[in-house]
Amino acid sequence: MIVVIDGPAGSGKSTVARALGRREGLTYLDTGAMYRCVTLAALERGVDPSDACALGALARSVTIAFGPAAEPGGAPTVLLDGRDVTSAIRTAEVDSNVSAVSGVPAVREAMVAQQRAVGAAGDVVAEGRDMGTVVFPDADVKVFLSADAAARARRRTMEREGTDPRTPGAEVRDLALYERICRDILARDAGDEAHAVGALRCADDAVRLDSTSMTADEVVDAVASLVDGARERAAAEAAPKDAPEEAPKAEPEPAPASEAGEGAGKAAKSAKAAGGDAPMRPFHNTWDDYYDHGMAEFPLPSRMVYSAACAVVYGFTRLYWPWRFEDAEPLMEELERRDKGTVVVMNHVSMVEPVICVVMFWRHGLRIRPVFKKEFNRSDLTRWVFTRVGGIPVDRGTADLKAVRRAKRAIQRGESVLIYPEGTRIRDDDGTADIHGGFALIARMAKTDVTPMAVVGARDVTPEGKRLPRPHRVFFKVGRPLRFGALGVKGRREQLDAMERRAMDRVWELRAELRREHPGEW
Ligand SMILES: Nc1ncnc2c1ncn2[C@@H]1O[C@H](COP(=O)(O)OP(=O)(O)OP(=O)(O)O)[C@@H](O)[C@H]1O
Ligand SMILES: Nc1ccn([C@H]2C[C@H](O)[C@@H](COP(=O)(O)O)O2)c(=O)n1
Repeated sequence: MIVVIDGPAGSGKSTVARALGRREGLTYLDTGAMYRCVTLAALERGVDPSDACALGALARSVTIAFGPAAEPGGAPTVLLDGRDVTSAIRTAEVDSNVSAVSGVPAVREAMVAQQRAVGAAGDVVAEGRDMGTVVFPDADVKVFLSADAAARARRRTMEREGTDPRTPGAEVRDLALYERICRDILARDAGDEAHAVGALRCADDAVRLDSTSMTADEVVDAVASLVDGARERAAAEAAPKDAPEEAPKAEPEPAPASEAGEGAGKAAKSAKAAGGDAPMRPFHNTWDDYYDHGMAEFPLPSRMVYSAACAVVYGFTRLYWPWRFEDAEPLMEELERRDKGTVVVMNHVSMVEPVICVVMFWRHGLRIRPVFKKEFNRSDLTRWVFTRVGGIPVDRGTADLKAVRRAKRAIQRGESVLIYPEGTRIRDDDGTADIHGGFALIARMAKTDVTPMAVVGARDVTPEGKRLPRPHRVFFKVGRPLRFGALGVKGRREQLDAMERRAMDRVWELRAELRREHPGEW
């Protein structure tokens, strides 16, 4: 696996590449440090920066190596001819000469050869300017990371001042330093873009990420999802073409529940025989057909009803239960980009929040399928509604493998699933609910992540003893998706347990944050 991250100075390449390397077990290659080493050697040995021939010879003669970081999570130690130059290559003097030195074609030729030698060993995350365009044009994942110059200068200034840019209200103290860094960054961008070879440029097939208003963790998460996607594509290509998706398991099959007589029963059997692949008919489908097919494959009349209903419900709920999702945009953007859905888990306080979740996803052109207890299917009316909104019934209290597999396939088609691990609506905080951990199994089987979400404000919409819901403000908060790879646990069972705990802890933390932000809302 070769992952490359290119981008201008200070956009966060090293920070993200280092964290990704740790998380995904990839060797981190800082190619900027290599050009800095050649620049330092030239300055120390008095080589004329305009003498391309001498610089080329110098680049071929030096030995550059990387050692372990001095502190956990820090930058690797950089060795120039065996000497530790980790700090010496980061001085202002090196900063102002490195762009010119790295523009010399003979210097680049020598460095590119060494970089490809590192890549040949595989499993590398390399960052620089020309990783995706020149050094590793066939990389599995290519990212072009940018941020506006003011944000980059602000981050670099705070780094020099020892301020954590994540601290609320943190600002640069030394404006003169900020302005100098800003000028240097802009000059370096211009120099790097003007190189005759290996210029700073976004590869045509790279994914562009603008980190101006993203935290470093969010960028790492976004790149990690691209890595997940690349791994899955590689696994799919390596698998024999006609291998079954998974070994068939003995599973008692209930008689097909027909909603339209015998014709529908036949359709159900044909769809089942093809593992849900046989197309749905415009009418006369079975309930199972809806559970087994992607929502995009639902018959046109159903899709039209769905869209019309979502539009009406959207308008109504915005007025009656003015709702707001906090921090939802990064998730929506990520889901719009990737081809796999996520497992959303949240606390359950009323029937209002699943409805709002469905319409919020719909507004983003996405689909989320609520997993609901099969007791709702006792009424044909609710059953009809639940099938049309993509609901997946689950037999609680049993290991309902059929529901797990349906949810897994939905996620693999790009739909998300909405699960309430508390199983039932929780009307007060005193009663402790048993957590149904099936969500972690679904996420693991679908090789996806779990997104924690919390809601407050909806608990009181239908007070105990009242039939009609009353208006109320409703607030949602969306957490970052949690990945199995980041749990730091090995072993299937251990991973499932850790994911259940981590996801639910996060749901409750998000709920506590919402309650703090909106006092009095439950
Ligand atoms: N998304 C982010 N939000 C806030 N600060 C960030 C973000 N990404 C990186 N930083 C901070 O910005 C500074 C510059 O990041 P980093 O050194 O990773 O950039 P770079 O692209 O590798 O720069 P260069 O090309 O100059 O080596 C660091 O202090 C880092 O902690
Ligand atoms: N692949 C690369 C990496 C770096 N450079 C140049 C451009 C920069 O000005 C300089 C230092 O890089 P940084 O440490 O800031 O990432 O090296 C390049 O031309 N090609």
